[in-house]
Amino acid sequence: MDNILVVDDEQEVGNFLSFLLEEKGYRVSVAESGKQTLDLLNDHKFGLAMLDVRLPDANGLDLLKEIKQKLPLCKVIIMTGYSTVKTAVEAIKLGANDYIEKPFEDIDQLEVQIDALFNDKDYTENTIESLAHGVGFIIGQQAKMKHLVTLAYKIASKNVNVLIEGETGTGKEVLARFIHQASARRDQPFIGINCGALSHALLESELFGHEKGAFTGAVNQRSGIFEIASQGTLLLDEIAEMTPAVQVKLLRVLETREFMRVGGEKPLRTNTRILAASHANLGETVRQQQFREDLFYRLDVVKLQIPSLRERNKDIPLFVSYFLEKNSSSLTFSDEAMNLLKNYSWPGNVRELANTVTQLTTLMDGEKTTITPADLPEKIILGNEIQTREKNSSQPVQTTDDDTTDLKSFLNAWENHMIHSLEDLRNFDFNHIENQIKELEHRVETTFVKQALIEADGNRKEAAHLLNISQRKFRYLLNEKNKED
Ligand SMILES: Nc1ncnc2c1ncn2[C@@H]1O[C@H](COP(=O)(O)OP(=O)(O)OP(=O)(O)O)[C@@H](O)[C@H]1O
Repeated sequence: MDNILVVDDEQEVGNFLSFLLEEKGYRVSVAESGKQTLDLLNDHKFGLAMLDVRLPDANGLDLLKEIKQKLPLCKVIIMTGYSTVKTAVEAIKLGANDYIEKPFEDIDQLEVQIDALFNDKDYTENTIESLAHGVGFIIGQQAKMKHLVTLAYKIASKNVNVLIEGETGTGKEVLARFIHQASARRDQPFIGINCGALSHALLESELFGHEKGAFTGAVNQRSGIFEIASQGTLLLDEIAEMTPAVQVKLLRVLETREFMRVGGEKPLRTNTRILAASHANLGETVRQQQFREDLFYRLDVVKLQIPSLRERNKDIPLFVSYFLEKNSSSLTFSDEAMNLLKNYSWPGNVRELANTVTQLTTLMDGEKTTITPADLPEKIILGNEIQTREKNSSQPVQTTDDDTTDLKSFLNAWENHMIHSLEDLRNFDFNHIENQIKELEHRVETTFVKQALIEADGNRKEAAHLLNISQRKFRYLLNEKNKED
């Protein structure tokens, strides 16, 4: 169906698109308000709707939902100004196929976009899969990850900044490579830089370059990444670690596309696309006044939050096969061993899993073909023990027998787990450790509260007295923290 609906309250936009698209043989209807849109949707069918997100009488996102509900097959392109790009990204999450920025700068590109949508060439799972495969990025089967990658694919070709958040080892850098590969910049350099790993002076010089003699040791002039990758993509990893002075300079680049080499006086222009990554919640860092708010809003145009491996543990077998293949190994995992992998919390996420598989393939003796629980690292067995205990402790407690023994073995497993974490710091992030500490607190409190109740024959006042805490606090521990038996 070659009917197109254009929704825009600016008459010139409607006129321009009608002229452009009718010349190409499409039939165009124009609505200038939400009401007119709904009227047209009642009487006509459309193959494509081009929708402005700001209308005097309607919210573009509500109209999008209306269109998708009435005409599920109708493709939707959101039309947006720079200030509403975030809304356009929301619209894509809600099912819009693409967005374009107004004023239209590249009419040819606009025509290509429209034709592609009509011919169903916009994007397919296959394209995404093969691009991901090309950069060694396993998407997995979980809907959350599929949506995230589809969004990443759709915004890859736009010049918007992207903020990628996720725990350590979740694949922020691989996702950034995927975005670069899916963009028109794919033949230009992709450069990743870890803002936490370099001193202030070195980071500044890496990004902006320096003039000869700018500082001791600057014997030659040197170009920075903003020059070298002016047409490429820059991943600023661990952006929360960037010093305030470099943050100011970066903000200037984002606002004006201009920068100066260290020690230089001539402004240079750059077109580098910036992707930022952080394992910390950058918004939280802003609230704690450790990161500039204005820079945060510039970077956070599109946020891609990668889930932890725990949240996608169903994909663990897929990851394992991938890493086995990467190591050219023909080993397999027994069902029991695979279940242990699935139930482990993977604080170091995919990186930790990849390292574990590599270690197993190098350590296994040549005779063995199947990995069993006995071959797995101790941390995985201990981690599973803790998980099981966590699960049991969240169920209503029926008996109080053996509580002390239970606490003892929990403390043993907990202590071992902590020691392992400390010895394997690269694979741990502190959020996980903090959760484990909370769990410890919870377990210890539970045991004390239960024991006090037993000794006080169920009398809460007496039990509170035994623990030397107020009745109020005892009630809180019992009720609020779900410790009632
Ligand atoms: N989806 C994935 N598919 C394949 N490999 C992955 C995936 N996610 C992560 N990895 C692998 O895990 C390791 C860590 O990935 P990456 O460096 O992208 O994580 P990160 O989130 O950027 O980590 P950090 O926060 O420590 O910088 C790499 O070896 C990468 O290849």
